[in-house]
Amino acid sequence: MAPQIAPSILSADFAHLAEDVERIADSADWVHVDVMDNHFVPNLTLGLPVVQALLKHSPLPLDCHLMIEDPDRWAPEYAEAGAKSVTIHAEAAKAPIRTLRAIRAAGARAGLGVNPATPVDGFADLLGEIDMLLLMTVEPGFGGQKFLDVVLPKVRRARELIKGRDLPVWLQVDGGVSAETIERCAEAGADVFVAGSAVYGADDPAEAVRRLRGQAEDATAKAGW
Ligand SMILES: O=C(CO)[C@@H](O)[C@H](O)COP(=O)(O)O
Repeated sequence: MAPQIAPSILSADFAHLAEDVERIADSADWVHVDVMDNHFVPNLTLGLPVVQALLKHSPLPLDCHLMIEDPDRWAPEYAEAGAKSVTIHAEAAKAPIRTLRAIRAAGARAGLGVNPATPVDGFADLLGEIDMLLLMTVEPGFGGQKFLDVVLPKVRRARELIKGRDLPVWLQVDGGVSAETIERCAEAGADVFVAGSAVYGADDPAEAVRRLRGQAEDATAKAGW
């Protein structure tokens, strides 16, 4: 799949979310929405009411990343509200298969997220249940952190697992993705790139997205995935 860019609105202006989404509407593929509950991660951001409000204004589909303690309870509601992709964390879900199926049944793509220290091999049997695997490349909770190179072998391993089973599962990297790191992620096999500070910290967010996409395309072509 051609690389896709999903700017994270965690680095946008929360008082002007609709305008900040509009700024990347012509260059990005998704709007990545970080839902944090101050339990699964030590930060509190936004929830379903804000997502419902944003859905009315966003020209791009919403990619909701639930960093919450009880995704089984909430994930289907995000899908039913109209989010086109909903990711739950493997470390938090108590009934991941039921929840992933409920997300799909509500018409959204189902994502499974894993933290930097969580191995992916244990989830190989779940690949048929998901549309996207999200690999955190920082410890979840905050934007603007330094990319963890230590996760790159896992990105490659995940791509090999997906390729080996010939499944149409997207591989998303999230955290510290920037002009300095995106090529390494693409070379390792990632094809969906979340970038917060690298997009919204730039003077021209749309141009930042275009540059990231160009870098990812070149690196993907070189790697031959
Ligand atoms: O989920 C998270 C953080 O937990 C990410 O989506 C960050 O919001 C990405 O921000 P940058 O690392 O790109 O600044």
